[in-house]
Amino acid sequence: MVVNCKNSQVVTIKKVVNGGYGLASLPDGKTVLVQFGLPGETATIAIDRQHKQLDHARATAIVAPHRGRIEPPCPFYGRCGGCNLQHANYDTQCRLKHDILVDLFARSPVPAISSQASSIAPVRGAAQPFGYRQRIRLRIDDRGQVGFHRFHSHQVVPINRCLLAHPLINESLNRCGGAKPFRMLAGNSESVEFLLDPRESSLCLLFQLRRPPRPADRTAARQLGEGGGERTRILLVGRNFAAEGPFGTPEGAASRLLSMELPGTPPLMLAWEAGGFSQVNNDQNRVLIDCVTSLAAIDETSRVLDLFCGMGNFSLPLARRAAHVLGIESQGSAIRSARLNAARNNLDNLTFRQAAAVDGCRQLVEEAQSFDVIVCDPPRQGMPGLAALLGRLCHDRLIYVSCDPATLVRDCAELTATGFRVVAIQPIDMFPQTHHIETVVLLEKN
Ligand SMILES: C[S@@+](CC[C@H](N)C(=O)[O-])C[C@H]1O[C@@H](n2cnc3c(N)ncnc32)[C@H](O)[C@@H]1O
Repeated sequence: MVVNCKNSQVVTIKKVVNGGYGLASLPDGKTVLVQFGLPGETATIAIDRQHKQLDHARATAIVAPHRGRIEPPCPFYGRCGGCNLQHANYDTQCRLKHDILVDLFARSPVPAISSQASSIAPVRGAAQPFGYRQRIRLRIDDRGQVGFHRFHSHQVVPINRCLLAHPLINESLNRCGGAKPFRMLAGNSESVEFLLDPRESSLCLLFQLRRPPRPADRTAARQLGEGGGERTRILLVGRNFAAEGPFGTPEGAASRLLSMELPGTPPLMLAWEAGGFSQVNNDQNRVLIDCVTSLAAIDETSRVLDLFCGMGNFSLPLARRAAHVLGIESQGSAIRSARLNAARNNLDNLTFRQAAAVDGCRQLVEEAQSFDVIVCDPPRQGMPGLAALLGRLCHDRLIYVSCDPATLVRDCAELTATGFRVVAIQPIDMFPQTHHIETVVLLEKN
């Protein structure tokens, strides 16, 4: 249904699609993606951007609300582009993510994929839908204002706390944010990342400077670190100079490493370099690791390949049960951390190679290597062009960990064309209050 008023239109939201938008039709049949719309709602919308194929709009008033609609708890919600599902209660968010995934699989033109839509497991929700992020990256504008970008814009919406961030990050933002040395560094920076060290409960502030640091920057960094409480480290990084710091660190914390502990006997200690990749949600990361290790179903004879392995988040827990794990990763700092983690945890059945995934897999094919289990955890772009190589390298199970359902569906279709079949699909909510969907898919060789 669509009602045209003078400057606004009333539409009915058919469903929520990837990206968290409500999908509706305008009177001329054109599709409109409505921010903050929920399925079945009748909403007044304001069109923000018009394109050839579809328009983007905001819901400005809800005539008939969805029963899962709530008042968003964050005072910045709607202006700040940090999250986009706070207008739905958490149960509804998990259902929406499940429905989006089902819809994407069902619309695949490949029958082996579309037929799996009905078997997608319910989303494993988070016990803590707020306060879960162990790192946040805040943008800084020319006026030194610190916050997140507005949706589809580079305009900074200043914030003084983020409900998604761990309480220790908000405490630090509160304590340091107004301080003179922070404002001085912010004035020369594009962004500042607040990184929680989960094991030490300490904070690392990583300023991305616009130009190489000057003596005054170093002084400010030192003052900020020393004034930020006993456990605050400051790092200065940028495109055309070597990283400097940590500044202001107390004895014993003068390292660029952050670390976490994973359950086990004895527990695993995993470290990574500030600025390198780490999962943002520490609690749900444990759920993710459990899911991957149980789907891998490995034993002491298994040979495992962990592609896009980062600092060994999956490689080490898998190595505890396998004969051997090979990790491949393109980032040098992650490979350094992965090797350090293997050594610190006394695991000698792990090796790591620094390579782009395609090059690394080509080399393994040339070496005539094969693996019982392959775990792939690529970035959002997925892994186009890898399926044929994986088909040659894997002779039993492949576990695909995806943070983008659209590229996941595309890649699963490629994998089914090279001899795999989809066996299980398990979404895990790593990013409550946002549209992001993490999914673990088990594929087996035919
Ligand atoms: C989503 S992260 C996963 C990391 C790790 N599995 C974890 O759970 O912490 C993706 C990783 O892939 C790496 N990466 C990105 N592009 C790559 C490529 N073309 N080849 C190999 N690794 C790549 C990134 O550096 C990053 O560490």
